[in-house]
Amino acid sequence: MSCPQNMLNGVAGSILENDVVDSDGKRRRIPSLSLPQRENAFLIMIQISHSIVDDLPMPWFGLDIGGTLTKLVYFEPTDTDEFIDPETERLVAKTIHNYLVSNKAYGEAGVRDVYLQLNNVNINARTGVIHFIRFPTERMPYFIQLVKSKGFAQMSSTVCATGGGAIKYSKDAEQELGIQFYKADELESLIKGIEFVAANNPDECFYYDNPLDEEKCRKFIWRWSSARCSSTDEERKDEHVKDGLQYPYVVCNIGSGVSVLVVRGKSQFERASGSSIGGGFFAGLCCMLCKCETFEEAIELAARGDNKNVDKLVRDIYGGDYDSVGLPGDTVAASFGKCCASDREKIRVEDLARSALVTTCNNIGSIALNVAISHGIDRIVFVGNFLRVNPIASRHLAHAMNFWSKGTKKALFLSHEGYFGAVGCLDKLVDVTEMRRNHRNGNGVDPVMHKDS
Ligand SMILES: Nc1ncnc2c1ncn2[C@@H]1O[C@H](COP(=O)(O)OP(=O)(O)OP(=O)(O)O)[C@@H](O)[C@H]1O
Ligand SMILES: CC(C)(CO)[C@@H](O)C(=O)NCCC(=O)O
Repeated sequence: MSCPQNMLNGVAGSILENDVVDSDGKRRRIPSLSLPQRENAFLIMIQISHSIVDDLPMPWFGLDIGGTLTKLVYFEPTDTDEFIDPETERLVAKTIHNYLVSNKAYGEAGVRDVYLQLNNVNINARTGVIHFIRFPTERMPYFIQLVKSKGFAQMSSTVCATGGGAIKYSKDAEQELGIQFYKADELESLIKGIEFVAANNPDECFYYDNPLDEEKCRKFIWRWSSARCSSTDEERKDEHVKDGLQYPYVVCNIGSGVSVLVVRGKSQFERASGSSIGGGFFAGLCCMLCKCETFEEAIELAARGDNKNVDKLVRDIYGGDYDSVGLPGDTVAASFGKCCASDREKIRVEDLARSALVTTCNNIGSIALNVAISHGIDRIVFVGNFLRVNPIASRHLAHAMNFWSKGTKKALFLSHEGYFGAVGCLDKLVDVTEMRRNHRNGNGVDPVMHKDS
């Protein structure tokens, strides 16, 4: 929040004199004051805090309700001030802290990805920590009951929501919890989230060198904001670091399904392609063919398998490379092509899982590369929870981009994988604050009454 100027109306002079709110909207603790000054400042701060609460009640949540997984991000303010923040807000923050932040698992299937926690970030003029939590979307009814039973719904809070489920479940949230979502578009949130996290976490982005070589494969940080790799940080430390991200880039989001986007500038993107052969396809095949119960189990199985026992390769057909069209012998010619062979009994479930993984990656890689080539873009950023605990897929995609583009296209990966939509929809907070401010000034609509915007 740039400091809500209208919040300062009437008390602005005193606030600036007392250094309570910076001119750019940053909140600061007041230096020690004499007693009368303190009383004066206290009254002013009560007014400010009420204005802030009135603008956008804490706590702030971002919810991305996807086809398979629901991602929940919780922004926990760390700049709380007993003089500025109302006691109710501090109590709510404490209650949430005691439940969400002190635990790593919730119910049967909720998990907090502690290692992804982002500290010291600024959102809407507040400083705090972003916590990352996920659970299967099929548990949504249970989640709603949990929120109800813990009394979280009664705590006046602001929930920004995106993903198909933000539409699908909005009635349930309203009827069961009395909560209305501030809805945001999933792809717009995805890009906003990527740019926010990449700008706040210098180590967010990485790529692989020699991705398929077990001995030589190395992961390098890609300093996105300065378009350089971490290994050159030292020698280039005196160079001017450019602000923001380097455009254009392609985003390939591998969730249940796949969306491929071309991003040309801030808030300037288009969905160029997509595919139903994504994370849901891989997980579904492994469930049916290999009787896997979980995604993690499917990945572990695939790690021990060999797709060459399942897929028909170019060399199975040609006896070697198909030189005249540039197809190496180890290219998959027909996915699952050996499953009809008379000796198919020797195929193991591990091999089937590996083939499902390779088939999924090949199809996604081909679509993403086509988009990059047809739009003349060199960097392709792969995100989505299909890449969770799945370095085989990332390395396979990295190799495919490099090999099929003859080294001209680079695959990049982001460590917050599937959480960008949930982070990006928090951007709605800024819009809502603005709308509320306008409403209070007598212009525009009340966002509480128009949460579907
Ligand atoms: N713990 C998990 N449980 C289920 N699937 C998982 C898990 N971890 C990773 N995955 C993979 O991630 C995919 C879902 O990814 P993601 O959360 O990015 O998409 P989504 O938002 O659910 O789907 P969409 O965007 O298509 O609506 C699953 O299809 C599966 O391949
Ligand atoms: C439908 C969405 C956008 C939902 O996130 C995603 O699952 C997807 O992009 N699926 C692929 C649809 C297509 O074939 O283009």
